Amino acid sequence: MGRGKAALLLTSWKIARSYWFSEEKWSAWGLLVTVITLNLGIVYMLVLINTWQVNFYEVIQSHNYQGFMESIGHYCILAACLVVVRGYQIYTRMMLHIGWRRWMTERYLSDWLAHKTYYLLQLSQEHDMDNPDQRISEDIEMFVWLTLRLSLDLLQDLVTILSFIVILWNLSGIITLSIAGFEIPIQGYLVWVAMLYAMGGTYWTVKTGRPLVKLDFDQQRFEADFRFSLMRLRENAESIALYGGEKQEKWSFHQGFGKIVATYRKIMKVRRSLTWLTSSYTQISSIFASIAAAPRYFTSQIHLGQMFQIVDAYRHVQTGFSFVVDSFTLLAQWRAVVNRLNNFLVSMEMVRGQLPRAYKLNISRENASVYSACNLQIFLPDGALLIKDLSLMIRPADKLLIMGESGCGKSTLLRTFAGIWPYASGKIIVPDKQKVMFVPQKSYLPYSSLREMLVYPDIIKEDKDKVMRETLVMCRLPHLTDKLHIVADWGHTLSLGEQQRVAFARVLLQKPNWLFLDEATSALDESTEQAMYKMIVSTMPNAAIISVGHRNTLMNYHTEKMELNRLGSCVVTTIK
Ligand SMILES: Nc1ncnc2c1ncn2[C@@H]1O[C@H](COP(=O)(O)OP(=O)(O)OP(=O)(O)O)[C@@H](O)[C@H]1O
Repeated sequence: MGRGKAALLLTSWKIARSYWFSEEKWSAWGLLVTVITLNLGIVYMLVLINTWQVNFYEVIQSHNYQGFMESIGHYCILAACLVVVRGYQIYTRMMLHIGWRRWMTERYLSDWLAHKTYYLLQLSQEHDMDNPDQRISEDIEMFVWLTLRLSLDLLQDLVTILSFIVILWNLSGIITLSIAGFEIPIQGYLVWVAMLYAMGGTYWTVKTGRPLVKLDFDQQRFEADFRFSLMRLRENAESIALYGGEKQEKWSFHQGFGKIVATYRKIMKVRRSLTWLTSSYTQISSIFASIAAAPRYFTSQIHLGQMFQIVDAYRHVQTGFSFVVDSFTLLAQWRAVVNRLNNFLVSMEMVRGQLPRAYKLNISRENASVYSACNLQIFLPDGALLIKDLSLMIRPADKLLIMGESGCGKSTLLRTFAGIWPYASGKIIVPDKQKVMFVPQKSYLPYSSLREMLVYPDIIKEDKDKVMRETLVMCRLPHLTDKLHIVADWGHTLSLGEQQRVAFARVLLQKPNWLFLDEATSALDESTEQAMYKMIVSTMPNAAIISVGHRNTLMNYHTEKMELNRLGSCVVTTIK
């Protein structure tokens, strides 16, 4: 085995191993053994049916009505058993499939969400994954399906081929070939002929169908790109409509779909040749087996029943072979899926493990009364220094305004305070058991009911509708009070100013001790901005408020101002 193949097997084992040694290992192994047993049971039933044919044709040939009826009865029992076993086989196999997929999906999801990995992956250009969502929804499904297909089905096919080869060997006897006066005895000639025929067919099928591997792969990629471009139109519908970008969008859809059509045309041609080949092969095989068995039949060494037995055995050997051949094309897909999943796992491990360690930012929750930062150095992902040596102490009820020109790092400073910006070093102490809340310029509004959205990221545990209505009125959103139970895509329906007021309603409902606002009033008029600030100060007098913003009016609601500059340093002054 080449090093590449060994590495592939090792990687796939790395991906699969965790499930087979997980807390669900007993049910997983139990199901696996059941499926293998049922698979072997199916092969056994097929062999029994194959052997049954001998007697069946014999009784027909000898006009034995009684024997004929008994043989039919015998067949009914065998067929019924085969049907039942096949049903249970598919059922248990699907059970194994969904159990494995569920476990892997839950594991990948938790890994992706743990320690804000989803965010770190997006930040890190080096480890940016193209579509983590696709890894979790499609690749895991493909991995499980292909692994089962390439192990369980392959095992069944190989056992089938082997069993029918044994039958053919026993029916072959010894035939003698006369070549140039030499008599050459050949044992098991039916096996050799079947193998040659199956291998010849296989060779031509593989040769003809080989281009399909790359074409199918390309087609999947083009389909995904096309889907993605459609999704982007939906997500940016308003912007595109305002720019009137339909022509450009249509052109790019046309390009994307054009690739799908072109690849499909190539696939059509290969499929046509492949169908010509495989259907000729199938047609020939039904008489080929009879021709191969003819020398023994016409010399009366075997009778009619055995002749049919040989034809049936040939069919199984050929079908088995064609499945084995199919597996080679599936292997390419499997390799791609294994690599993508491994890449995802490795990227998650790298961004989680390496980045924070390299930058050594120490964030601790301590029994302290102040929120403080000590010797904070903040960098960009490329290593450039953004903010240098910042030390800051925020006391309860402080009102601090952070200002500075666009791009100087104000939002990044808040991200660092929140502990989500990994490119930083220094120490941040967060007072223990106190609620900290960060409100960005555009808050996340999940697709949910308004009441669920208002308590996000908490989950509604009690009926707070009355308080929620009052809060909405306080936040100048009276028109939403009767929509608490309506489920909608609020991020698309509410105006930016309304979304910012909803964020304030969240603040009032959740009452944090430390509130960080990043341009959270940028879309509000001055009077509404004033109302929002006054309201939070009056309802949460002990809360510290740290705001980032550009407007001078914000100075009215803060007592201290921190001015960041492009050189990465800052000055704190008192606002009079
Ligand atoms: N994920 C990122 N990858 C690379 N650079 C980034 C990333 N996020 C921010 N930056 C860069 O960091 C710098 C500071 O950005 P930041 O958003 O903190 O600025 P800001 O002061 O809040 O700006 P504004 O006032 O315009 O909101 C910018 O030059 C920005 O391009």
